[in-house]
Amino acid sequence: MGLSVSSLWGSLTSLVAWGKDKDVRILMLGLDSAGKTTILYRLQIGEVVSTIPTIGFNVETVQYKTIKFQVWDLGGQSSIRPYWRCYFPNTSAIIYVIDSSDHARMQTSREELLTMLSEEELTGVPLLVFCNKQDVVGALKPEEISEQLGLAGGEKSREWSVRGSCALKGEGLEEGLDWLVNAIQK
Ligand SMILES: Nc1nc2c(ncn2[C@@H]2O[C@H](COP(=O)(O)OP(=O)(O)OP(=O)(O)O)[C@@H](O)[C@H]2O)c(=O)[nH]1
Ligand SMILES: [Mg+2]
Repeated sequence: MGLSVSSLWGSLTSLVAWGKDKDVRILMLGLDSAGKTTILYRLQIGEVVSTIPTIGFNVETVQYKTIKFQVWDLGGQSSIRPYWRCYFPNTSAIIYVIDSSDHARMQTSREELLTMLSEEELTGVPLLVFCNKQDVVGALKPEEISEQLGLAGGEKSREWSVRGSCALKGEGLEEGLDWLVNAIQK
């Protein structure tokens, strides 16, 4: 009896330890050229890297405060978007990146976002929208983009937040991650 209790205790403690070490899997999606890869490396190494369009994906471990994120940055070109769904299982949170200066493709970006959110595998998964490139003259403000996305009307089944960012200067990224950590822990 003593032995089985101690082995049970052993399994329980290793299970808890596993939970602590487990990476939090985050998907970063958005149209091509929105700034996803720039954000990924800004978060990981704190620098702006020179990027080329992502064909496929980049995946990196990002240590943020006490949490280790495994961030999957998927290419956003239209030919690659159908493959996003292959990465949906076991997602803890979604970061959706929008180029706030790309007025012409705002509706396309909205449609891709809503299509993604309707996927069953992502039900209830918290969503952080980065309205990136806030430094560009004429960029839409996060409040304007939020209104265009229309999440306030329909998204009741998940935590979501629409925020401004500038990956080049690193602005807004930490605040966004703070929000995301809270949302994941809820
Ligand atoms: N002005 C400005 N440019 C940015 C910002 N973030 C990224 N960029 C630029 O936007 C371009 C595209 O950035 P990427 O990070 O490669 O875009 P992506 O979303 O990964 O694109 P795909 O891999 O094709 O899906 C690059 O020239 C970046 O330097 C920003 O906040 N402001
Ligand atoms: Mg990229």
